[in-house]
Amino acid sequence: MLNVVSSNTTLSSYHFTQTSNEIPIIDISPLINGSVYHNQCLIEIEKACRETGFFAIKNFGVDPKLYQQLMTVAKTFFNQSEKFKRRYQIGLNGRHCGYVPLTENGLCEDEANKRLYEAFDLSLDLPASDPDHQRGNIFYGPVKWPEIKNFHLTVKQYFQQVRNLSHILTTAFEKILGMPDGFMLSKMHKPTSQLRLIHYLQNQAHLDNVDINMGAHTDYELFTILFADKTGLQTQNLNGEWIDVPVMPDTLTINIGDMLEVWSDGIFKSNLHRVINQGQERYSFPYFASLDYDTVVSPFKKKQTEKQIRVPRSTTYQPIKAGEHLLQQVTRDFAYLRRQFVERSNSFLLNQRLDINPFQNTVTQPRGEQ
Ligand SMILES: O=C(O)CCC(=O)C(=O)O
Ligand SMILES: [Fe+2]
Repeated sequence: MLNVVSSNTTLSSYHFTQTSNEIPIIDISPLINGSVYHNQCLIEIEKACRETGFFAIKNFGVDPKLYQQLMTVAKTFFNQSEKFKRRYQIGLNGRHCGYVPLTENGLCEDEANKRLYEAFDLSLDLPASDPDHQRGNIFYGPVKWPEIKNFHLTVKQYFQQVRNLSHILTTAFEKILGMPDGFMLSKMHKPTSQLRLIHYLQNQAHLDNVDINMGAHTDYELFTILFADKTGLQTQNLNGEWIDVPVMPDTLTINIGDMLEVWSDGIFKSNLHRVINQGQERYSFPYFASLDYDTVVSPFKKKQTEKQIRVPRSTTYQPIKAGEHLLQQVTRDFAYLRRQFVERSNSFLLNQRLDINPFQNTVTQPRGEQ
């Protein structure tokens, strides 16, 4: 169990969690400035990870101006013609990066024929000589940046800052799980982390509509750092009921992904979430903090000294390669990747194990195109 802040420490200036519909708002400045409230902050994060797997953070150290700038370049890009956007279509040049068109409708039950979003997906921008790119690994290689003023500069800056933030959170998760310092960070040198710029289109649906726009799914990586400009995202509470994830000024949403659920042996919850269609135009920018492709993830056993709040959904997690799990999930989500498998056009893809899914007992649904 974590050490609690010693009794002679005053907590009067620490901003304790506010509860908002079971998703706490946690001031993480103690993690950034190393203050005496550090342990209290870890306790709050641990509780949220064991319950819904979702929490909001404030005072997280990313330049607030960047969100406005990101919004401006994203809007400018999505306002371009379909012809322009398709010049950057995902899958070109052997990279899982680029424009995900609106017309790629989902097949899954709760999303089929209802999907009203387009996206621009990107990950680490590496030279064409990168050996993993040369081998055909779609998560590595050059990004084809849209010719939109300030797009490259702004997105690159945000990617860097949100990546730094992901390292701070990773260190916190290591401490909570009793791992040696740097245990997970040392497996994040060349991560398959992705940033998505998602644009949900304005449409006729009403604000009280409960139709699904993005189908229910878990995230496939370690954890996700999400900025959204409007509500619409929902997750499940401890009773399995859908609850709204609030959008509040100057906060970001964090949710646990599949790899952190495995590493924590099911103590942390990679929870289902979905986006409902409320008719409003909406932008969201999730950053999926991930690991190096070949990282093998298996439960890190820490002596449990307290009763678990939530019963893990599976008591045995088989070791899983982080990159293969991600590849398996995005292959289910993206039609162009499934076509590549059928056409056998990429030998790298053919050599990956795509048959094992420790999450088969969950209702994971595609989050991309179909
Ligand atoms: O748009 C959102 O709020 C969430 C998006 C999401 O869950 C995802 O892309 O995995
Ligand atoms: Fe998600």
